[in-house]
Amino acid sequence: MNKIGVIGAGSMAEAIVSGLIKGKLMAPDQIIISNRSNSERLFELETAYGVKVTHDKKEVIEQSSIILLAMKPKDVEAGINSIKDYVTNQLIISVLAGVSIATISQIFEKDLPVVRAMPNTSASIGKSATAIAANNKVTADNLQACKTLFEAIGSCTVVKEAQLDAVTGLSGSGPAYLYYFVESLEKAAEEVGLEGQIARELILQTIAGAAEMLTTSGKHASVLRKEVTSPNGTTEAGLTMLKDKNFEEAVISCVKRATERSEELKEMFAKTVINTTK
Ligand SMILES: NC(=O)C1=CN([C@@H]2O[C@H](COP(=O)(O)OP(=O)(O)OC[C@H]3O[C@@H](n4cnc5c(N)ncnc54)[C@H](O)[C@@H]3O)[C@@H](O)[C@H]2O)C=CC1
Ligand SMILES: O=C(O)[C@@H]1CCC=N1
Repeated sequence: MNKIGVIGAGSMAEAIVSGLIKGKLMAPDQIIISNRSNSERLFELETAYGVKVTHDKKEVIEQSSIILLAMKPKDVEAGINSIKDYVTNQLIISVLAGVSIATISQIFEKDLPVVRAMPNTSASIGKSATAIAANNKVTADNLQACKTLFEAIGSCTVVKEAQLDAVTGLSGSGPAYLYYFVESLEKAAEEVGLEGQIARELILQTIAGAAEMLTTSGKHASVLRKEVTSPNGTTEAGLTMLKDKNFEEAVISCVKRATERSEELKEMFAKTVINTTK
């Protein structure tokens, strides 16, 4: 029976585990979770999902055919070092932002099959936009299994590893951009005289409706935008302000800078690992 061993028991691990169980992709007893030291957190996950939990890393690895790395990037070395002696040829899946497959393999000191994934926080409600990339040790069957696994928490696209920084800058960080946009709309609503709850309802339904139009109408965003925009009307007046304030340029700079930051972090982790494994 395929079992998944999860190293790291934070919010991303919980989102994936709950998706796997809710989507009936795995039974709770096929999932075994470990973290650094927080027993209370492990007990919480055991109680909520019926999964196995343990501090014994050897037990996690020996029971698992897939190992999910879900600690923070800064903890990657300590995390991998605590399991590497027990790893034989299991499939490694990492959700760590900005940690390359090469860096992961270097810490393991083994050429293992590694899949890097970039989900986003909407994984917790089964709506993540995830992209995955694999090294050449990953079989087509294993890649498909990973795709299915991430489809339990939303959508999943296979990309080249070199594209994962861009994915991180676009959809990994993306929910935060949209939340920031909503915060701005809330401030704007207040300034035009719409109080809290009323504004919130209008904003959320507008976003949900627009998202559904984008996914179901088959029309490009620019076409949908033009359908809202009457000549000399209110939308045109509003959009003119966004153009005047360089909205498009700000958004492009935002995604580019986040992508660049992902590249920087990747370099930084790679250098740290080279220095400590020398
Ligand atoms: N938050 C986000 O939007 C996204 C996060 N990610 C990635 O997901 C990963 C996890 O993020 P969160 O769940 O938000 O973090 P978190 O801080 O909630 O959880 C991290 C977990 O790792 C455990 N841990 C730390 N050191 C460990 C060690 N040496 N051995 C075993 N476990 C250890 C901690 O005990 C904790 O349970 C990060 O690497 C992040 O880059 C990926 C995509 C999006
Ligand atoms: O901000 C970050 O670095 C992580 C990666 C994608 C979302 N959160």
